[in-house]
Amino acid sequence: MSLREHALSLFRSAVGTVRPAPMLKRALKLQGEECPQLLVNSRAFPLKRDLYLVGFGKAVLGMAAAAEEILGDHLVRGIINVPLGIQESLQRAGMQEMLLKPHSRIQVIEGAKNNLPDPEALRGASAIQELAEGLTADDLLLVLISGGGSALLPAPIPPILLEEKEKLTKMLASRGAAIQELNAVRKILSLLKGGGLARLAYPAQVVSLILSDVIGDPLDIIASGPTAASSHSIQDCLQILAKYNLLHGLPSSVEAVLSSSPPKPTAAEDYSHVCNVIIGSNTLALAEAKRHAESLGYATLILSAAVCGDVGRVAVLYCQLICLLCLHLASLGEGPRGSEVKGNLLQLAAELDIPGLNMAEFLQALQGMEPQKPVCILAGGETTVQLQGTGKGGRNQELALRVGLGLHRARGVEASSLGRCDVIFLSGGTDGQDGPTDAAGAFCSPELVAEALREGLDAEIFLSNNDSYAFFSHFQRGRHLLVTGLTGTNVMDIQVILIRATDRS
Ligand SMILES: Nc1ncnc2c1ncn2[C@@H]1O[C@H](COP(=O)(O)OP(=O)(O)OP(=O)(O)O)[C@@H](O)[C@H]1O
Ligand SMILES: O=C(O)[C@H](O)CO
Repeated sequence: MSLREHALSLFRSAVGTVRPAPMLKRALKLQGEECPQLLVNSRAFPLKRDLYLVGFGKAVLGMAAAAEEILGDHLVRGIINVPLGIQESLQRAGMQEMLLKPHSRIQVIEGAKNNLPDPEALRGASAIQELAEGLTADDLLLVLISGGGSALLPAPIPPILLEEKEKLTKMLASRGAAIQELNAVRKILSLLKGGGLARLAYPAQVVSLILSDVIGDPLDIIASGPTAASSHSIQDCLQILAKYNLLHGLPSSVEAVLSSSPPKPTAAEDYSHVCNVIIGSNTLALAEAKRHAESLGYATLILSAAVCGDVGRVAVLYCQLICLLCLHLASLGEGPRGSEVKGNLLQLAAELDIPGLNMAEFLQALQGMEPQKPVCILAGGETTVQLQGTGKGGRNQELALRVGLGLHRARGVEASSLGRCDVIFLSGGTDGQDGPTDAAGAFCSPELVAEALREGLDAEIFLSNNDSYAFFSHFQRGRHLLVTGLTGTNVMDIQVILIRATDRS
């Protein structure tokens, strides 16, 4: 198998492990006939009670189908809110296993066109609210949550209107608010977000199974934490609105809610009837890819599952890392050039401030790797692209092209090391869709940009117009695009770097 085939296989194994069916089967089990119990990550919940299910998010249809299969007749009733058109898309893609069976006890409501709350999503949220409010101490509510859940569970606190809340969220997003900031505001203005759903379901036992699409897997931010204690106060919300210059000119309904909200969020003790479990995440996906890479014979390290920041700076980080790995394989890592590159990496890591990444420790681990083995570095997260052009692309294709360009430029300086290695870099969105394109991401190598130039394609020109998809589609007829189709899951993006020494020395 070529490096490229290996990279593709690693990406597929990472995504495969966080697909709804395997994920649910790992997390949720039924045990016992006489006194049945629901086992959630080994915690037991007796099923003397009636079992209900609600869910909201882009991956929830497949999660619900898998859950219903496990729960069988124990499930009394369910309601899920999923993106508009998802049933038809999955049907067309031949992904029957992600659809509910014809006589399912789970009602499906589709809404939130273009990932924005709309009257359909509001209708679904009201149905979920009604179900939760009607539960008793004898009931158990299973909640399925995935990314996109915020738009699919809109329940503005009266007198705020849906349009008013949508406009505010849109303005925050267009002014560059991060998902943590956006959802901190959403929580304060919503009945169901920020733990609201769990509070309404009390005294029923609530068990939430969560697929994380946020860096660091924060329970109270993913889908705006409808079953988690919120760590945000009204003061945080006001500060965020002030930061984005939105404090003045708020609709009077929003002002009314802000001024009547309790200053502090509900205390964590009030969620003792809730069990929140992350069942899928970028970290889990990377761990599976690592196992697979090791079985293929690679010395493997995970850089981080929280790589974030400007796509251009992240590309520089990956280029420097690849250069260092090539120096290592050429036994030049401890020389003056190696020290220089390590210094650059430490500086870049400090600048990007990637949560939880200790670059010094990572470099130490890298130094300890056997130089005879091919190397695999895995990473994940979500970069930011500041759109400047009018082209078509996505974060992953832009990142791959930028890494390709960086390696092309480095080839002159690093000929003695880069020239002696085969290198492949892959970046892909785990949902199978990178931006508004039909690709999940792209591959690149140090040779890519020079080869494209020979075909008359200048990567720099495409990048200046954020046109990475056009570049990859034209170059060698799309050979370097990563095309997987919709995967039915989403744990952000994944990067794979594979390097092995060649015999060209
Ligand atoms: N032409 C482009 N070039 C590069 N990136 C782009 C381009 N157009 C859109 N994007 C990026 O694509 C992202 C939106 O695409 P996408 O729907 O894959 O991500 P998302 O909104 O984070 O959803 P999800 O989390 O489900 O993947 C935005 O981050 C945006 O900056
Ligand atoms: O729904 C949301 O809020 C985002 O996808 C983050 O989870």
